[in-house]
Amino acid sequence: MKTALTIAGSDSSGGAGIQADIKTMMANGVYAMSAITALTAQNTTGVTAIQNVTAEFLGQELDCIFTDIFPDAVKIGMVSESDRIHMIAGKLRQYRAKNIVVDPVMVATSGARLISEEAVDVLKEELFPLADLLTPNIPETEVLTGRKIKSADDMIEAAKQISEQYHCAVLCKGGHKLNDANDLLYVNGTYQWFEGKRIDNPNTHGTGCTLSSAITSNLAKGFSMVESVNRAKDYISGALAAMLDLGKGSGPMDHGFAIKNSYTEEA
Ligand SMILES: Nc1ncnc2c1ncn2[C@@H]1O[C@H](COP(=O)(O)OP(=O)(O)OP(=O)(O)O)[C@@H](O)[C@H]1O
Ligand SMILES: Cc1ncc(COP(=O)(O)O)c(N)n1
Repeated sequence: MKTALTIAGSDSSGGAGIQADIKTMMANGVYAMSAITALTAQNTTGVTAIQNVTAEFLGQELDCIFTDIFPDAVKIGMVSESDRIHMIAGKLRQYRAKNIVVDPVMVATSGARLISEEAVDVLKEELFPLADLLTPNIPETEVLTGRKIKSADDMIEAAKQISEQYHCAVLCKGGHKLNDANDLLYVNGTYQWFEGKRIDNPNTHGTGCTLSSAITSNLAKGFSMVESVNRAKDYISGALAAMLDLGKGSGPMDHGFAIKNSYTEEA
């Protein structure tokens, strides 16, 4: 069985972060492991508290994982503070981790800031150069390039700029703002659109985490970057279209929509 690691924050409500990542990886057929960067007290209406693990402890989690079950692909999500980012980058280099997907999580759908301002610079300097793929949404793309994104052409230009700067593929996600749910992949000097019909579902908590974990799972299984994004887009569209409706705010998706068997039957 292929294996994948998520390095991210825990979401107590189970819709985003580590919990979304593990559900997605399992649903996409890989063995999931986790190195938790922080605990968040969070639900569908917002984040009330964040408790970071120490950089030292995060390092110990990563040592345990890499010296035993080596991951075929790694996804990095929420990391709030600079010293934890240094630790992750050092371990990824030390163990020569492969198939690295970085989701530059900055602000939750609910509006809570999930990274300190100075840590954004460390993310750019330390983690981005190790990434095979970066998956910013539109507001994150604006922060990373210093450009306003108002059109599809702006997305192409911005993704190209980020890709050339960090020598990696870039998936600029249009889900939140522009047009339909069309995402742009810039890879090896060319771009490709992944078109998705906007699904009329207000429950989008954890969409970014889920998409990046699905891509990571597909990379672990040996699919190309383009095919990995294609399959992940299909998966997230299915998870949104399942129209799960839980919680008082922007609720989670049904990560298990494709898994139906005797164990999933209700009484
Ligand atoms: N209403 C929707 N219908 C269909 N696809 C959507 C919808 N909303 C988001 N998506 C898709 O979900 C994926 C994640 O995109 P999104 O822009 O929501 O990421 P994000 O902002 O990082 O997510 P998060 O909410 O976790 O911060 C993309 O493929 C996007 O196109
Ligand atoms: C621990 C954690 N990581 C990431 C997100 C972003 O996901 P979203 O923007 O969908 O809330 C989150 N809310 N919580």
